[in-house]
Amino acid sequence: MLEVRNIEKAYNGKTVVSIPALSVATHETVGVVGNNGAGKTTLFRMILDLIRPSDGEVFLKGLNVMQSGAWKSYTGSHLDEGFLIDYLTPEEYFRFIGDLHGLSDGDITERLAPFLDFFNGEILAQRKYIRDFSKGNQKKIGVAAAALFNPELLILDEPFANLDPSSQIRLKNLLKTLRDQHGMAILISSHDLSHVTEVCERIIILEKGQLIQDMQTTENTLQELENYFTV
Ligand SMILES: Nc1ncnc2c1ncn2[C@@H]1O[C@H](COP(=O)(O)OP(=O)(O)OP(=O)(O)O)[C@@H](O)[C@H]1O
Repeated sequence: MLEVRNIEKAYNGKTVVSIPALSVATHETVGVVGNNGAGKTTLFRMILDLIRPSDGEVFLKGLNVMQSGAWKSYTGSHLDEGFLIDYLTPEEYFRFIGDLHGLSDGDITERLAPFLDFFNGEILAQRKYIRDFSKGNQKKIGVAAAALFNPELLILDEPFANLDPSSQIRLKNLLKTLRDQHGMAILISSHDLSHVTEVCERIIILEKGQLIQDMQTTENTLQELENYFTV
């Protein structure tokens, strides 16, 4: 599904990401963890062709993301609120995303149904523009929009951040459903070691832009990560 080859990103002569190789298989769920500034967002931005690598390439289904836009039809993503369209209501935004992917109004309603608990009655029918929602609720809108068209690959940057505990648990269960029922490949970064190990079958640790560890999740992984990050 995803292949990163010899990717490097440098700012002002300082390398912030340097990953010789990274692959994510179809249906695979991968969590990326690492301290502040480790390079998680920069990696995701290069995968989504939002910034150009200083060196190396990213391939989605064998096509270079810089040369082909084919990946956009099967990749859903939400990195930050910059992905949203501020002057739309959530309904208008979901309609916009739905139109891009050929979804009818009925499809959209159906696809949003599993998200209603997560929305907690605060997203739909609010007669409010996205810009007027709280950060947490903007995140909910972005995550739902990214998953709306059942993409084969879902990329989320810190999806649990800014969410209250109930919403975090609901999101964790939603992601598990997307993984188990739709076989979605998921790539998420998170500072929440517990949530990310529950959702992802594989965990990658980034440190100062380097891929330090790449492990299959087992019952011991959470403890191993906690040990790793205990300084
Ligand atoms: N546009 C930029 N110009 C200069 N440096 C940048 C730029 N974008 C990112 N960086 C630097 O690259 C490094 C990696 O940042 P990045 O945001 O990818 O880390 P992160 O792992 O997502 O961190 P966090 O957990 O804090 O969100 C940091 O040192 C950051 O300051």
